[in-house]
Amino acid sequence: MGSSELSFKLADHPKLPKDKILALIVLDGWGEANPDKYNCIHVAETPTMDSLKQGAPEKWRLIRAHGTAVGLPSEDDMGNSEVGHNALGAGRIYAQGAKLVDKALASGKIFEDEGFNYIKECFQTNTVHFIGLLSDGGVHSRLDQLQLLLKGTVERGAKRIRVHILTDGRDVLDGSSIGFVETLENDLSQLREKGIDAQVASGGGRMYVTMDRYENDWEVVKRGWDAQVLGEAPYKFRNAVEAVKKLREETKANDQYLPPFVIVDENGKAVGPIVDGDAVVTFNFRADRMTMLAKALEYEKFDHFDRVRHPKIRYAGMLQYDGELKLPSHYLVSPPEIERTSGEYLVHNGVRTFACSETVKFGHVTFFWNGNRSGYFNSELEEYVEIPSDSGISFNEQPLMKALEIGERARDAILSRKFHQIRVNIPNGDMVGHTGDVEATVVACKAADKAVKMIFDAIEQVGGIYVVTADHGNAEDMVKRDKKGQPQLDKDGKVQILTSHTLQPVPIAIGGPGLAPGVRFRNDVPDGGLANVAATVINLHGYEAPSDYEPTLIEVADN
Ligand SMILES: O=C(O)[C@H](O)COP(=O)(O)O
Ligand SMILES: [Mn+2]
Ligand SMILES: [Mn+2]
Repeated sequence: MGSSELSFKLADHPKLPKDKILALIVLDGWGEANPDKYNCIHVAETPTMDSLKQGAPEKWRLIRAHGTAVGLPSEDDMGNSEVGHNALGAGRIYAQGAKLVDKALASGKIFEDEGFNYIKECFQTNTVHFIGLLSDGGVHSRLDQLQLLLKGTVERGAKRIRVHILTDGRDVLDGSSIGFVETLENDLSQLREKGIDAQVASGGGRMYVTMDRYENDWEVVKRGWDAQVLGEAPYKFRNAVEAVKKLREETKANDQYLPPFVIVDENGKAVGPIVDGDAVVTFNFRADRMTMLAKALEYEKFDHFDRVRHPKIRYAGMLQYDGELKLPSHYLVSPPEIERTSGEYLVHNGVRTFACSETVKFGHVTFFWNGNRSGYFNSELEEYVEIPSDSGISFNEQPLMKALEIGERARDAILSRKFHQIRVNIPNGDMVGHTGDVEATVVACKAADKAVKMIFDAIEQVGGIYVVTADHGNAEDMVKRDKKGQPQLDKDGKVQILTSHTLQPVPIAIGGPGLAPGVRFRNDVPDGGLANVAATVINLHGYEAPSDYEPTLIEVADN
């Protein structure tokens, strides 16, 4: 046995057997909330998930999935897939991107490190471009961080600044983009008063422009590239507030799907294409939806679309988005160093794993799960299956998504008896929840429940175990609420639909014929969160969890 096997060797669990087949199901965006008509999980027919509640408190309970429980700056931060799957897979709570950037900005260290010094070289002679999601959602980026970054950049000599905005409406209310753009425009005009040539240069809605993920649809990135780099877009405006207002009115698109636009000068010329010698910062801290653009900006060899021009720039990410690919090679803040994840322990102990989701969530159960690491730990013991997602649609048009296909692949993997752990992410509650379409989200929840049933049936056949949980809330509450919990109305008296995640806890349930007698949830981990799941699962595979993992949620009662 090599030294790495030795250090990863887990002690046998004193009471739980090995070699059981365990299905680990993550329902994306499936929180627990009061039943009412905006709780799509409650409204939907979800007999399988409903029946699990009867097992409370020994086989069903709630766990925390937001704020400090997943390494975010405050309890006002809703959970998200990145931090949720990181915590689920790593079994410990790491300070996440949002928090690391806050710290680096507060101490000023961000301006002293390698990444900033690298881009600073261009400040005297060239333009500094900032590209990213403009909102205070705190999932991919935060406006206040951009503001501090702009301030620090100007203080350190930048003369010409261009901001390429991506409007949100997904982690924040739809329609809120106008306010964020106004704030930014105001900041930029103050810079102009100080003699800095600072302007918004281009924009577009995040889901239609730039922020695709896991290579689902390169057209999305191309639309952004054309506007940001080439200065070409179907819509041209003199300022960004007007752009967002007019495009919302005229095209009826919501903030998430605004078409690409460029800002032009009095001669109709784009004010901020990216050219040789410029600096570029992508100010999102979260990786999944920046990686594709990072590749387009950084890679010499690139064939996903015709870039027309590949400018020689100094490019830095807010964080390094992929540690394996070292992408991008320059970055302003070091990402969390998540190591010794449960997946890595399990392969070193011979546990065979099958992981599956559809494209839009595939990286969640693999890359995020494994601590933002691409690829296999051990390709002989692991198999990862990606089911292609539909592209070019908003998922309220296809609320079933690939739930049943994921269920089928998981079922087949279970029945093959080739794997000990079958891990899936079922995306419907989250992806359809983000569209704000309540009816479609109800259909989505029903489909997710069916997929769970399909997996349970297979577990039943092989005498296995299941663990069902979620990464954060979304579909269980589709309306913005006032402090009393009542739906909030907009100025026209309409309820304000919530497209974002929530602050709600998520359920976790254990069961199946293979669950050893006496296994039940402990009652001495009342604040348990997503990070407690890894130790729980390791126990159910028949091992003691590493001692620095968050405590297991289960105990084995003597019968
Ligand atoms: O990227 C997204 O789709 C949303 O901002 C967050 O959703 P996720 O955290 O569930 O991916
Ligand atoms: Mn999620
Ligand atoms: Mn989501």
